[in-house]
Amino acid sequence: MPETTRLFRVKQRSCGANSLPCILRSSPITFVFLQSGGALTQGTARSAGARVAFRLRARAALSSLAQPARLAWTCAGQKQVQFQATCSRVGFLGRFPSRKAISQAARRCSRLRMAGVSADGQARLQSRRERAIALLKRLKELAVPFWTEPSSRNAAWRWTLGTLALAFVCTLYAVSLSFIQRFFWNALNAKDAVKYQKFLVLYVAALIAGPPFLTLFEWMRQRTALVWRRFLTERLLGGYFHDRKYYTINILRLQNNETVHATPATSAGGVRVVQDALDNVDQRISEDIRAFTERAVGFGCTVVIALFDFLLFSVILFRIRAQLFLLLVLYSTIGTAVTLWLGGRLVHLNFAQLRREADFRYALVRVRENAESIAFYGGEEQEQRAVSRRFRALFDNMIQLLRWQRNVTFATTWYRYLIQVVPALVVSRDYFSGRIPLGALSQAFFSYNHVLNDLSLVVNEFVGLSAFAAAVNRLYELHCAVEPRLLAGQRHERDAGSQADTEGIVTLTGNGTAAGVKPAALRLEKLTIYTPEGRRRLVDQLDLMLEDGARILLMGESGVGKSSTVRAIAGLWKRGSGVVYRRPHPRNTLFVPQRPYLMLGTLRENLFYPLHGEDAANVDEKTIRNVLVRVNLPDLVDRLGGLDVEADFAAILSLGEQQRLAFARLLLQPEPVQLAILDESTSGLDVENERRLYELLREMGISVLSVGNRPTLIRYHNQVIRLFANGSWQIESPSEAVEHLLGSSLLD
Ligand SMILES: Nc1ncnc2c1ncn2[C@@H]1O[C@H](COP(=O)(O)OP(=O)(O)OP(=O)(O)O)[C@@H](O)[C@H]1O
Repeated sequence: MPETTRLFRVKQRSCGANSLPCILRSSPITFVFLQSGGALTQGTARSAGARVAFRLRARAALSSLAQPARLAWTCAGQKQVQFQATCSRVGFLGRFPSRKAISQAARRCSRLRMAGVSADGQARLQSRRERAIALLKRLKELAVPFWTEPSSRNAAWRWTLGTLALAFVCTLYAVSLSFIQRFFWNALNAKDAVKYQKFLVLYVAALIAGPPFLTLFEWMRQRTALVWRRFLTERLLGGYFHDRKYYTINILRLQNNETVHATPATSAGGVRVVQDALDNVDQRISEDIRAFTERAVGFGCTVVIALFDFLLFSVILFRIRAQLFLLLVLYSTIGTAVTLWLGGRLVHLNFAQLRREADFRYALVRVRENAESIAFYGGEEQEQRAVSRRFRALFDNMIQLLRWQRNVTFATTWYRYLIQVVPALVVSRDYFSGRIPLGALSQAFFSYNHVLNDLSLVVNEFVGLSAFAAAVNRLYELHCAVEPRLLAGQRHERDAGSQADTEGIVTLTGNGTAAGVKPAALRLEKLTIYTPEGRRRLVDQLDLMLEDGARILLMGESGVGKSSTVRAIAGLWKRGSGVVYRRPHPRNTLFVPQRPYLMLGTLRENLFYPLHGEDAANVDEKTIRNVLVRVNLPDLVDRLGGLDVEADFAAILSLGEQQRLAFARLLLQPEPVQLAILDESTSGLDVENERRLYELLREMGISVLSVGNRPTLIRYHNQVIRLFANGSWQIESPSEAVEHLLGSSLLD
């Protein structure tokens, strides 16, 4: 059953057999009754015969229930989420859905299907009102901090008030123009040449004086959006890199602060697998924030101007012809309601479009990043198919989007055009009867159009507003994933020296942790590790003590959990229990993965990574060259054209060279490394280079925990811990580990 399936608690008494027929009537649905994490019974009701058979089975299963069961049901394929979402709303009532609720759910499901709404996470079936309220709440949560947080408050108010002041000036300018035009036309009508000249000069002066304000306003609007974008980007980036959220989101696909559905394994860490994992964070940070801030400022200004404009011009229009004003209010209310009704789908479609565009781009980025592997495999056809598939998804959604935009535009264009004849019909009569002069007629037209535009804000901007709403939803998801506890003054484990996690595996680091604990570089106490989603227990109650200067090797079959143990020691994986004591301060501990990370930058920056560029710049070249000689990369600097030349080193260095470079990092850290945790860090090296590097570690007295299965590694370690597939483990001496290897190869 898919992770995303929504589950509902069903009490035996409330799940009467008479509920079943109506579920079964509502088109093919797969539904599952679950108890204690296992499927009790399940079936797909397609044909009438199947429905009857399932009904009987389900009835029998339900009648034997002693405890509450959970019921999940889904429509086939991509319609799944939509229907579940419907169900979740029903489930929210906290009881088994009624006959009416289920048939409503089925109807909504098929309506959505017809509208082409896909399974993208947004397809939550709420009422329009609920959706609108939720959207406003999200908008508020995203927007308000810009004006309230001390770091941005001053700049935010300065730019906002400046923009508003200019918006006001621009509106006043439009009003003045309308009066100048009015007097100008009146003079023309009265054939008063002197007055005409006077107003012509005034008109030209106004036309010269106005545009700089309009330009300044436009500039200020964009500057405000940019300042806001910087604030939001820094804030979300801060959250993204805080507490390794980037890892949690991208690798573990977990979201903190949410609770697990209670299966025995998953309850350990108090976190839940994200139902619809956060996609394309990069796009949300780079693109969605830009779109959000620009549109928000744009709409904000439009609303404020419309408000000023409306106040000023409605007075003018009301004075010329009150009925015209009232007619406009009525017309625009109806127009807005129709547009909202017609355009409801656009928000979902825009949301899906953003996601699919990002998916498509990501597929292309992956091809770029893995060009060599793909070329070796000759996987072009497969890759092209995969990329094209994503493009097709984007294309299909875009077709739906364009279709709905077209429908909305039909309505909005008619709306704008049809109403234009009204002032001609109403006010021209006054003009012909001599009740108003020509200037007043012209001003009535002018004011009429202004008021019409102000009242038609939603109609005119609807297509853009729906895209804006999609950006708000996407950003809000990111905000929720990275923001919790961000500003609570928590410090990163690296800085803290010592920190205990309240849930799952506890990691204690630094000297502060030595109290009451026998001194050792690394100590694991009853460490039990689960995979992130909590389904598999990889390691059970592992005890390990790595004395200062000692070296331990972690061995075991592929997939038993060796790297996962390293992840738990590093504090990346928390699910499970037990304690990890790492005595050296995080600054004196280095983790070296199998494929070292090489940043886009200079060789110097890469050699000192993760140290800051300026600190690295102070180390003289001779020292660096000496270190490179020690790790057997004597000619690297010359070969790459110098220490300060930028390159994509991950693409141009062999795996073995990258691994030696990682060891050079170990020697170049400003704080001496006391504990090195090496995850197959010499797998790309020949035996001689491997020996050389391990000798270096021994000479420097660094405590080492290595992960690897290469027999050559055993001799560099004092002890071997062997992990087994069932989570158990055993300690072996190096000679026992060799015997173990010999034994298994003899058996082969
Ligand atoms: N992010 C993840 N989410 C879920 N399961 C994972 C994740 N990462 C690893 N696993 C699973 O955890 C198990 C242990 O993985 P691990 O990388 O620790 O194995 P290993 O012993 O280091 O294997 P190898 O020697 O092949 O590198 C594997 O079955 C793997 O599929």
